[in-house]
Amino acid sequence: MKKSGGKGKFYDDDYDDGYDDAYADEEYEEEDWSAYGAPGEHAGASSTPAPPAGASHANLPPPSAGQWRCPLCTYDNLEQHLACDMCGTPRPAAESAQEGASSASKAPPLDPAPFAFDSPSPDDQVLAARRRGTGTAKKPPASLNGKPPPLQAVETKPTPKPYDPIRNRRQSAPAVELQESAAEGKKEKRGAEQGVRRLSLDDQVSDRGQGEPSSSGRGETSGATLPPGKRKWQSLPLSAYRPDEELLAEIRSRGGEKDVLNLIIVGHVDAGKSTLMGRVLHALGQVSQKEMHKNEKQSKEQGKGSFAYAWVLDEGAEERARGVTMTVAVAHFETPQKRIILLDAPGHKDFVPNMISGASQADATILVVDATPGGFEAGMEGQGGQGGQTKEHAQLARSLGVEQLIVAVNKMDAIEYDQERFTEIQAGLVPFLRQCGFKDSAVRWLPVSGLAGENLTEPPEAKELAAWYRGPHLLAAVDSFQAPVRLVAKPLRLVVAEVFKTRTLGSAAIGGKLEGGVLKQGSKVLVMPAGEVATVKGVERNGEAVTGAAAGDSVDVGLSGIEPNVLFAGSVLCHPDYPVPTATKVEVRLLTLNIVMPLLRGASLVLHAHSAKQPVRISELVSLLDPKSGQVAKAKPRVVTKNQSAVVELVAERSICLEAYTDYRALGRIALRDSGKTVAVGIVTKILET
Ligand SMILES: Nc1nc2c(ncn2[C@@H]2O[C@H](COP(=O)(O)OP(=O)(O)OP(=O)(O)O)[C@@H](O)[C@H]2O)c(=O)[nH]1
Repeated sequence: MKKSGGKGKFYDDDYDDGYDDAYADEEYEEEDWSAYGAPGEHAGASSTPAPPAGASHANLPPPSAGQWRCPLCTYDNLEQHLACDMCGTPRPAAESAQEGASSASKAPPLDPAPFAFDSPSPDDQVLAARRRGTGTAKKPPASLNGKPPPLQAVETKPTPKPYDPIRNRRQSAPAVELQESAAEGKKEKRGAEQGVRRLSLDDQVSDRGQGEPSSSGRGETSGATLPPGKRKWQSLPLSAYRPDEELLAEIRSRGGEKDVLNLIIVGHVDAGKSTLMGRVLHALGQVSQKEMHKNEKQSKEQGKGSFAYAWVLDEGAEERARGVTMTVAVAHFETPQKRIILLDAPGHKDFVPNMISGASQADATILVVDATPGGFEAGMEGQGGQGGQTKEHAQLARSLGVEQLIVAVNKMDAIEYDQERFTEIQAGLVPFLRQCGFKDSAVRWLPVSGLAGENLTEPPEAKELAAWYRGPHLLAAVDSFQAPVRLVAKPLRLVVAEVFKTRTLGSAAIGGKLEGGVLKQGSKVLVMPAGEVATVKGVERNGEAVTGAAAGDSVDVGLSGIEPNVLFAGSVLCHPDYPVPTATKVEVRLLTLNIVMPLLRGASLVLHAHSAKQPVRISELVSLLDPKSGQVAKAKPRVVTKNQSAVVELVAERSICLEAYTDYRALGRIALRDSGKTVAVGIVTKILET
């Protein structure tokens, strides 16, 4: 059966298909968590200027104790060092162990002294040093001709029939910022509290509908460029697009079919997300008794009996051993009026990039908060007051386009369904959700217990809860979510979330969500940024073959006429006459979060957009905006500090599939991260270079 697997593992242990399940690609190689040591293990390095050409962590000598400057990236700041493109990449366990010798205790304090910005800042100096050392920057393998690194197709086993909806697919986000945990202890000292004013960018863009003529720079004939030597794809004006009426009619004739809703479960680590949804799936009959017994037995054997329901979704061996969700699990269930595609996101801060990839596909969110004493507070404040993932996830979900929210106040059984605590949590979170841009009317509050199965698919049975709660149960609340308007009449955009092979779909199969247009068997599609045309060999929805799919659908697609190694998470399948821009330079409108270090021109960040992730540099600070009016408050600012609205230009190391927000919202929303923290969220206003 098709099954999620954590690290490079897609199927159940007891199903031997004989396939090799390892990723082969270096950049996207699945990581071994155990290879990363305790906080501070990266600390220490020799004072080295620019690193030698071809240097990498693999061939550098271990840093000597007591000194502090990475010889590879030249950062003297542990967080930046850990998060940079070169050093932030996974390293072999042996190397990590070697460096472990210079322990956290030897690292200098990370608290930066206040900086007056009257001379080149430490960031400026480091960036300048970095620029001098560009010869060592991580490059794509030579064999790729400068193309983005592909995700090697993963051997998988044939899709089972009939499809078991709970045989979830694990979405394989490109990389996980595991190194963040190593810096955790130090970050706490900064005392940086996550928080923003108002994160809704919708208010600041024009009221123009998506796809209406825009000054986005996507332009009437802007087209999309490809790596050197490749054909340049020109786009016809989006307004000229006429959908395939026959296919549209067929899709509309699905008639009685339920609306599809992509639903992501987010929240702070251990809030009980997997348990909650495992319990819902079990109650809906999506998990067999046999499997539940197996989970109960095995979780008890491992001393983790309380995780039996969570194991319905947390199927990877490492996830189970650690009791932590690491990747996004996908499951399906139905409510009376909806077909739900459930995305269970990891809560641990190390896996926020995976959460972003899932949230970018979501139409609605369940934010799970832990009602127990200290549990809710941890999700709000995080360790050392840096801000927990309750806040970060809510911010990200909203900034990635999610408008409808259920706040599931979980573990109510542990506090005897105390209404006062429920109200206290509500009062604590409402102001923040408003700041994020959630409208009160779009937020529902439910007291639940995943473990006890209270208020999930039936009205509460617990007397203490039934005594005061009058609202809907979780399933009814999910059923009442509005299905968003789908861009079926626009050119195709299918964002690739994962690449695999199956017997039915062949060796170049992808899973992803249609953000625009329609797709059918036999369609020619352009795969970007590879710039190669392929033919749709087959389409499967929920594991069943279908003739076509439309915007909003999450599907698996088999492609012919293309090598699987040009496909990767973040690729986009599009209409050959209307290619998605493959941008190398964009203008974005940002809202910074409660950052400690201001954003400077030249700063290196990691851009997340849909399922893509790409190192970028701020090439220009264009203007600061008045947060209320959106008008320019200051042109060419020197810095952008916390909680500011700004227009900046970003240059990407490699081309990335992006759209102006006004054209395709799902491809025009971004998050910027640095040192393992989200520093800004924003929208693409112009594609400047392709
Ligand atoms: N008392 C009580 N404990 C719960 C409840 N839900 C979950 N737990 C416990 O909380 C712990 C974490 O549960 P998970 O479901 O793995 O939490 P999670 O949010 O999915 O964790 P990550 O995905 O790793 O962030 C487990 O020990 C669960 O048994 C609940 O409703 N009541």
